[in-house]
Amino acid sequence: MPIRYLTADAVRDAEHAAGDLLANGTLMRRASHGVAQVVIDELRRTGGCYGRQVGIVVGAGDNGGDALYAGAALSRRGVACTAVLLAPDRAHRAGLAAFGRAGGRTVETLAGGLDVVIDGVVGIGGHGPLRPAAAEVFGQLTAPADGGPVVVAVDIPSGVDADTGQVHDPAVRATVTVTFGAPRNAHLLAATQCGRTVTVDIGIDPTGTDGDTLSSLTDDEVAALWPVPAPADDKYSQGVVGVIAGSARYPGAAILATGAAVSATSGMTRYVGTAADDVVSHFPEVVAARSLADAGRVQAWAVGPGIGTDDDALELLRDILSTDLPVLVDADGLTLVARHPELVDRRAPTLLTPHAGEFARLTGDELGPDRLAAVRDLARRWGVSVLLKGRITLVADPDGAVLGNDAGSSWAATAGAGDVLSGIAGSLLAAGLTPARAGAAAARVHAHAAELAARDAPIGASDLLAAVRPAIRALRRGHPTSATRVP
Ligand SMILES: NC(=O)C1=CN([C@@H]2O[C@H](COP(=O)(O)OP(=O)(O)OC[C@H]3O[C@@H](n4cnc5c(N)ncnc54)[C@H](OP(=O)(O)O)[C@@H]3O)[C@@H](O)[C@H]2O)[C@@H](O)CC1
Ligand SMILES: [K+]
Repeated sequence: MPIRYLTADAVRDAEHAAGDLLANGTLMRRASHGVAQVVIDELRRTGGCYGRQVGIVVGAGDNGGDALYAGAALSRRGVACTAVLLAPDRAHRAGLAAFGRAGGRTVETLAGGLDVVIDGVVGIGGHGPLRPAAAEVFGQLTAPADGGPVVVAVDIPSGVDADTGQVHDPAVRATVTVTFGAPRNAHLLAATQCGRTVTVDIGIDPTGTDGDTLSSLTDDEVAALWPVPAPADDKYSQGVVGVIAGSARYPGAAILATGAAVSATSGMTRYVGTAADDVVSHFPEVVAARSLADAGRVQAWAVGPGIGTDDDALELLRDILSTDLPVLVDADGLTLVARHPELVDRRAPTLLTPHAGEFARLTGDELGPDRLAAVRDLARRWGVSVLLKGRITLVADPDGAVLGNDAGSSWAATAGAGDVLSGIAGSLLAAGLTPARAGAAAARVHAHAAELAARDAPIGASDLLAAVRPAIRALRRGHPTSATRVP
């Protein structure tokens, strides 16, 4: 099953459904136990619990209650816990009493020398940035990388919007975020602000929620989706992709996109364009033609990188989009679509793959902080699938379903990386994957390839291209992380 991310409303619905069946406070007890366990694990990794120092920042709601009960559990393990109450009159009463009974102390401000700080300021009830009192407490902390305390956020790092992932300023930056039942949208959309996310089972059933979904594929799911030749397959039956990219003057995009298509799946890759000679000299297996009339049949097209935006490019794009084949449109192709949106008024699957700037060109508006709503809205209005590039890639279908992918690093932020993504996703479309799955699976392999190529040093798109096949291999063998990260 894909990992499903929930909005705050969906979380509350699931919590109410479970809460009706459970004794008062059961969910909070389970949640706080999960938080305490994560803190204990952090302390044990660095020498044990007894005598260690944990600071807790407590807001006015149940998020603070979770933190206080976690503090009580930690105090019983011999951890010295101090809590700053941001709103003393509104702090969770029973949680505060339990904290005090277990030996926890309330203080005006956090002392230095803490091992862990627990962020219990706000969770799914939060809105806007950290207010001044909380901002002051967190502003005084030394960053973990400089020897400061590990920051464990309860549910959501405070100051991060649970639904949109917008990181307000100021907001807590967590080392670990402990959430309950199912991850919230923010855990994907603001993954870097959340640090490692741990989801604790508290006995709620988040699968009953309906409406627009945000999900991500697991590595195992991407591996299982990846097209590989079956015993009866030949070079045609696996899906032939046609790449239209680059030019004789600028062959780079042609080589990168076509090379990525060759690496991503078996079967056949065709190329159409004036860079045909360059492409074939790099990849002799590509069947290249200079014009569409001379190209053979394909099952999907990937068109756009480096094709220019003149009338010839427009005519070519028009011809491609008037077919009934799946088409991926990228880069210059998107600039043309922005000028002529009617081109994508078609029945066959269409996948647009803009970065933020191209997205703004398509919509006429700058991309705001709510990337999820923006990509969903464009997909819905235009009736196409839209892959919005970035550290967190989002692929929206016209029905509102969105698949996301956290690249885990930003090594792929390099010129030409988008051309590689086009080639991979285009070949997956030709193999019969839906646009959303093709986009999300391509983004995952692209991200793993970037990490594999980089190994902590900068890379160019050629390095990324060379790592596509090893990344697919590692994914299919079930160890993408150990294969792609430096020990
Ligand atoms: N429901 C359940 O079954 C379970 C819930 N659980 C836990 O409860 C959490 C939700 O609790 P919640 O609903 O009490 O809201 P919560 O996030 O604590 O904060 C709301 C308060 O904060 C305030 N506030 C808002 N923005 C702010 C800001 N920027 N900076 C500062 N303050 C701000 C706002 O006050 P006001 O705006 O009125 O001043 C309001 O009073 C959830 O995330 C999970 O941790 C778990 O125990 C599992 C079971
Ligand atoms: K929090």
